[in-house]
Amino acid sequence: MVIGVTGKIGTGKTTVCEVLKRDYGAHVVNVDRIGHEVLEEVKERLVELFGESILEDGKVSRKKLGEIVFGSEEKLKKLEQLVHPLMRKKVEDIVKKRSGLVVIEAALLRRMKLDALCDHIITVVAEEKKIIERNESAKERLKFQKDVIPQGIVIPNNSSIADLERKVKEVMALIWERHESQGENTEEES
Ligand SMILES: CC(C)(COP(=O)(O)OP(=O)(O)OC[C@H]1O[C@@H](n2cnc3c(N)ncnc32)[C@H](O)[C@@H]1O)[C@@H](O)C(=O)NCCC(=O)NCCS
Ligand SMILES: Nc1ncnc2c1ncn2[C@@H]1O[C@H](COP(=O)(O)OP(=O)(O)OP(=O)(O)O)[C@@H](O)[C@H]1O
Repeated sequence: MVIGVTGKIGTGKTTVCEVLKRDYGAHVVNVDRIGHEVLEEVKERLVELFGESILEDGKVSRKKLGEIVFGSEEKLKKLEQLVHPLMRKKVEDIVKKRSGLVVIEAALLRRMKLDALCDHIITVVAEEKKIIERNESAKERLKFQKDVIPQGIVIPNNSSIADLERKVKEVMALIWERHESQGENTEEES
Protein backbone atom coordinates (compact mmCIF):
# COMPACT_ATOMS: atom_id res chain seq x y z
CA MET A 1 0.00 0.00 0.00
CA VAL A 2 1.27 3.47 -0.88
CA ILE A 3 0.30 6.48 1.23
CA GLY A 4 1.16 10.03 0.19
CA VAL A 5 1.80 12.52 2.99
CA THR A 6 1.54 16.08 1.77
CA GLY A 7 0.96 19.61 3.07
CA LYS A 8 2.61 23.01 3.03
CA ILE A 9 6.06 23.60 4.48
CA GLY A 10 6.33 23.13 8.23
CA THR A 11 2.87 21.66 8.76
CA GLY A 12 4.20 18.47 10.38
CA LYS A 13 4.68 15.99 7.51
CA THR A 14 8.01 14.65 8.80
CA THR A 15 6.57 14.23 12.29
CA VAL A 16 3.65 12.23 10.85
CA CYS A 17 6.03 10.12 8.76
CA GLU A 18 8.19 9.37 11.81
CA VAL A 19 5.09 7.92 13.52
CA LEU A 20 4.25 5.89 10.40
CA LYS A 21 7.79 4.51 10.38
CA ARG A 22 7.98 3.83 14.14
CA ASP A 23 4.49 2.41 14.72
CA TYR A 24 3.54 0.95 11.33
CA GLY A 25 6.93 -0.07 9.90
CA ALA A 26 6.52 2.21 6.89
CA HIS A 27 9.32 2.80 4.41
CA VAL A 28 9.34 6.57 4.00
CA VAL A 29 10.44 8.13 0.70
CA ASN A 30 11.50 11.68 1.46
CA VAL A 31 11.09 13.52 -1.84
CA ASP A 32 13.09 16.56 -0.66
CA ARG A 33 16.07 14.25 -0.13
CA ILE A 34 15.64 12.74 -3.60
CA GLY A 35 15.71 16.27 -4.96
CA HIS A 36 19.01 16.89 -3.20
CA GLU A 37 20.55 13.81 -4.90
CA VAL A 38 19.33 14.97 -8.31
CA LEU A 39 20.91 18.44 -7.95
CA GLU A 40 24.43 16.96 -8.10
CA GLU A 41 23.48 14.84 -11.11
CA VAL A 42 22.40 17.93 -13.11
CA LYS A 43 25.07 20.28 -11.76
CA GLU A 44 26.39 21.36 -15.19
CA ARG A 45 22.94 22.25 -16.49
CA LEU A 46 22.23 24.16 -13.26
CA VAL A 47 25.38 26.23 -13.76
CA GLU A 48 24.26 26.98 -17.35
CA LEU A 49 20.87 28.11 -16.07
CA PHE A 50 21.79 29.97 -12.88
CA GLY A 51 25.53 30.72 -13.10
CA GLU A 52 28.70 29.67 -11.24
CA SER A 53 27.55 31.51 -8.11
CA ILE A 54 25.41 28.50 -7.12
CA LEU A 55 28.58 26.48 -6.48
CA GLU A 56 30.45 26.22 -3.20
CA ASP A 57 33.61 24.09 -3.08
CA GLY A 58 32.56 22.64 -6.47
CA LYS A 59 29.21 21.44 -5.16
CA VAL A 60 25.72 22.85 -5.67
CA SER A 61 24.90 25.05 -2.68
CA ARG A 62 21.21 24.56 -1.90
CA LYS A 63 21.29 27.74 0.13
CA LYS A 64 22.52 29.82 -2.83
CA LEU A 65 20.24 28.12 -5.34
CA GLY A 66 17.31 28.59 -2.95
CA GLU A 67 18.03 32.31 -2.68
CA ILE A 68 17.85 32.58 -6.49
CA VAL A 69 14.76 30.45 -7.20
CA PHE A 70 12.65 31.55 -4.23
CA GLY A 71 13.07 35.10 -5.51
CA SER A 72 11.51 34.44 -8.91
CA GLU A 73 8.61 32.25 -9.97
CA GLU A 74 10.11 31.99 -13.46
CA LYS A 75 13.45 30.68 -12.16
CA LEU A 76 11.76 28.23 -9.82
CA LYS A 77 9.80 26.90 -12.80
CA LYS A 78 13.04 26.42 -14.75
CA LEU A 79 14.53 24.44 -11.87
CA GLU A 80 11.40 22.32 -11.53
CA GLN A 81 11.31 21.57 -15.28
CA LEU A 82 14.83 20.23 -14.97
CA VAL A 83 14.63 18.24 -11.74
CA HIS A 84 11.01 17.11 -11.30
CA PRO A 85 10.98 14.48 -14.10
CA LEU A 86 14.20 12.93 -12.74
CA MET A 87 12.89 13.03 -9.17
CA ARG A 88 9.59 11.48 -10.23
CA LYS A 89 11.42 8.60 -11.98
CA LYS A 90 13.44 7.85 -8.82
CA VAL A 91 10.32 7.80 -6.66
CA GLU A 92 8.51 5.54 -9.15
CA ASP A 93 11.45 3.10 -9.16
CA ILE A 94 11.48 2.89 -5.34
CA VAL A 95 7.71 2.38 -5.17
CA LYS A 96 7.88 -0.39 -7.81
CA LYS A 97 10.61 -2.25 -5.93
CA ARG A 98 9.13 -1.98 -2.42
CA SER A 99 6.38 -4.05 -0.87
CA GLY A 100 4.60 -3.43 2.45
CA LEU A 101 3.71 0.06 3.54
CA VAL A 102 5.43 2.77 1.50
CA VAL A 103 4.95 6.45 2.36
CA ILE A 104 5.77 9.23 -0.09
CA GLU A 105 6.45 12.46 1.83
CA ALA A 106 6.20 15.48 -0.46
CA ALA A 107 4.89 19.02 -0.14
CA LEU A 108 4.53 19.02 -3.93
CA LEU A 109 2.86 15.59 -4.21
CA ARG A 110 0.22 16.91 -6.62
CA ARG A 111 2.42 19.38 -8.57
CA MET A 112 4.86 16.53 -9.24
CA LYS A 113 2.00 14.15 -10.13
CA LEU A 114 3.15 11.75 -7.43
CA ASP A 115 -0.42 11.56 -6.15
CA ALA A 116 -1.09 9.17 -9.02
CA LEU A 117 1.18 6.60 -7.32
CA CYS A 118 -0.77 6.68 -4.03
CA ASP A 119 -3.60 4.46 -2.80
CA HIS A 120 -4.40 6.96 -0.02
CA ILE A 121 -3.38 10.55 0.66
CA ILE A 122 -3.00 12.36 3.98
CA THR A 123 -2.69 16.16 4.00
CA VAL A 124 -1.28 17.75 7.14
CA VAL A 125 -2.53 21.30 7.66
CA ALA A 126 -1.66 23.94 10.24
CA GLU A 127 -2.52 27.58 10.78
CA GLU A 128 -0.03 29.86 9.04
CA LYS A 129 0.87 31.54 12.34
CA LYS A 130 1.73 28.12 13.85
CA ILE A 131 3.89 27.23 10.85
CA ILE A 132 5.81 30.49 11.14
CA GLU A 133 6.06 30.17 14.92
CA ARG A 134 7.71 26.75 14.42
CA ASN A 135 9.96 27.93 11.58
CA GLU A 136 10.30 31.63 10.73
CA SER A 137 11.94 30.97 7.36
CA ALA A 138 8.88 29.04 6.11
CA LYS A 139 7.19 32.39 5.41
CA GLU A 140 8.97 32.99 2.11
CA ARG A 141 8.37 29.49 0.72
CA LEU A 142 4.67 29.52 1.58
CA LYS A 143 4.26 32.12 -1.19
CA PHE A 144 5.28 29.44 -3.70
CA GLN A 145 2.88 26.81 -2.35
CA LYS A 146 -0.52 28.30 -3.13
CA ASP A 147 -1.37 25.14 -5.08
CA VAL A 148 -0.68 22.92 -2.05
CA ILE A 149 -4.27 22.39 -0.98
CA PRO A 150 -5.85 19.51 0.98
CA GLN A 151 -6.19 16.18 -0.74
CA GLY A 152 -7.54 12.97 0.78
CA ILE A 153 -7.72 12.74 4.56
CA VAL A 154 -6.86 15.98 6.37
CA ILE A 155 -4.96 16.03 9.68
CA PRO A 156 -4.97 19.41 11.43
CA ASN A 157 -1.80 19.97 13.45
CA ASN A 158 -2.34 23.08 15.57
CA SER A 159 -2.08 21.47 18.96
CA SER A 160 0.49 19.20 20.68
CA ILE A 161 2.62 16.43 19.16
CA ALA A 162 0.75 13.93 21.37
CA ASP A 163 -2.50 15.10 19.79
CA LEU A 164 -0.96 14.73 16.32
CA GLU A 165 0.11 11.15 17.11
CA ARG A 166 -3.42 10.33 18.28
CA LYS A 167 -4.86 11.66 15.02
CA VAL A 168 -2.38 9.62 12.98
CA LYS A 169 -3.60 6.45 14.73
CA GLU A 170 -7.25 7.29 13.98
CA VAL A 171 -6.46 8.06 10.36
CA MET A 172 -4.50 4.82 9.94
CA ALA A 173 -7.44 2.83 11.32
CA LEU A 174 -9.66 4.53 8.73
CA ILE A 175 -7.18 3.89 5.93
CA TRP A 176 -6.89 0.16 6.80
CA GLU A 177 -10.67 -0.09 6.87
CA ARG A 178 -10.97 1.58 3.45
CA HIS A 179 -8.10 -0.45 2.06
CA GLU A 180 -9.61 -3.74 3.16
CA SER A 181 -13.03 -2.88 1.78
CA GLN A 182 -11.42 -1.77 -1.52
CA GLY A 183 -9.64 -5.15 -1.64
CA GLU A 184 -12.92 -6.96 -1.02
CA ASN A 185 -14.62 -4.96 -3.80
CA THR A 186 -11.82 -5.80 -6.23
CA GLU A 187 -12.11 -9.49 -5.38
CA GLU A 188 -15.87 -9.34 -5.92
CA GLU A 189 -15.39 -7.72 -9.31
CA SER A 190 -12.86 -10.24 -10.58
C1 LIG B 1 15.68 25.16 -4.08
C2 LIG B 1 16.37 24.08 -3.28
C3 LIG B 1 17.75 23.81 -3.84
C4 LIG B 1 16.49 24.56 -1.81
O1 LIG B 1 17.02 23.52 -1.01
P1 LIG B 1 16.75 23.46 0.58
O2 LIG B 1 17.68 22.45 1.16
O3 LIG B 1 16.79 24.85 1.11
O4 LIG B 1 15.24 22.97 0.73
P2 LIG B 1 14.62 21.49 0.62
O5 LIG B 1 14.92 20.92 -0.74
O6 LIG B 1 15.04 20.68 1.79
O7 LIG B 1 13.05 21.80 0.66
C5 LIG B 1 12.44 22.21 1.88
C6 LIG B 1 11.01 22.62 1.61
O8 LIG B 1 10.98 23.75 0.72
C7 LIG B 1 9.80 23.70 -0.05
N1 LIG B 1 10.13 23.63 -1.50
C8 LIG B 1 11.18 23.04 -2.10
N2 LIG B 1 11.09 23.15 -3.44
C9 LIG B 1 9.94 23.84 -3.68
C10 LIG B 1 9.30 24.27 -4.86
N3 LIG B 1 9.80 23.99 -6.08
N4 LIG B 1 8.13 24.95 -4.74
C11 LIG B 1 7.60 25.23 -3.53
N5 LIG B 1 8.17 24.85 -2.38
C12 LIG B 1 9.32 24.16 -2.45
C13 LIG B 1 9.08 22.39 0.36
O9 LIG B 1 8.15 22.67 1.36
C14 LIG B 1 10.19 21.56 0.92
O10 LIG B 1 9.74 20.58 1.83
C15 LIG B 1 15.53 22.76 -3.29
O11 LIG B 1 14.36 22.93 -2.54
C16 LIG B 1 15.12 22.30 -4.70
O12 LIG B 1 15.96 21.82 -5.44
N6 LIG B 1 13.81 22.43 -5.04
C17 LIG B 1 13.32 21.93 -6.32
C18 LIG B 1 12.92 20.49 -6.17
C19 LIG B 1 11.61 20.38 -5.44
O13 LIG B 1 10.57 20.78 -5.96
N7 LIG B 1 11.63 19.84 -4.22
C20 LIG B 1 10.48 19.71 -3.38
C21 LIG B 1 9.90 18.35 -3.49
S1 LIG B 1 8.51 18.12 -2.44
N1 LIG C 1 2.14 19.77 17.09
C1 LIG C 1 3.34 20.30 17.15
N2 LIG C 1 3.72 21.06 18.20
C2 LIG C 1 4.93 21.62 18.28
N3 LIG C 1 5.89 21.51 17.34
C3 LIG C 1 5.59 20.78 16.26
C4 LIG C 1 4.31 20.13 16.10
N4 LIG C 1 4.31 19.46 14.92
C5 LIG C 1 5.52 19.67 14.36
N5 LIG C 1 6.29 20.45 15.16
C6 LIG C 1 7.66 20.96 14.90
O1 LIG C 1 7.55 21.87 13.81
C7 LIG C 1 8.64 21.72 12.92
C8 LIG C 1 8.11 21.34 11.52
O2 LIG C 1 7.56 20.04 11.60
P1 LIG C 1 7.90 18.93 10.49
O3 LIG C 1 9.36 18.94 10.19
O4 LIG C 1 7.28 17.64 10.92
O5 LIG C 1 7.08 19.58 9.30
P2 LIG C 1 7.25 19.35 7.73
O6 LIG C 1 5.89 19.57 7.15
O7 LIG C 1 7.87 18.02 7.48
O8 LIG C 1 8.24 20.51 7.37
P3 LIG C 1 9.12 20.73 6.05
O9 LIG C 1 8.15 21.06 4.98
O10 LIG C 1 9.99 21.86 6.42
O11 LIG C 1 9.86 19.45 5.79
C9 LIG C 1 9.54 20.65 13.53
O12 LIG C 1 10.53 21.30 14.28
C10 LIG C 1 8.60 19.85 14.42
O13 LIG C 1 9.25 19.23 15.50
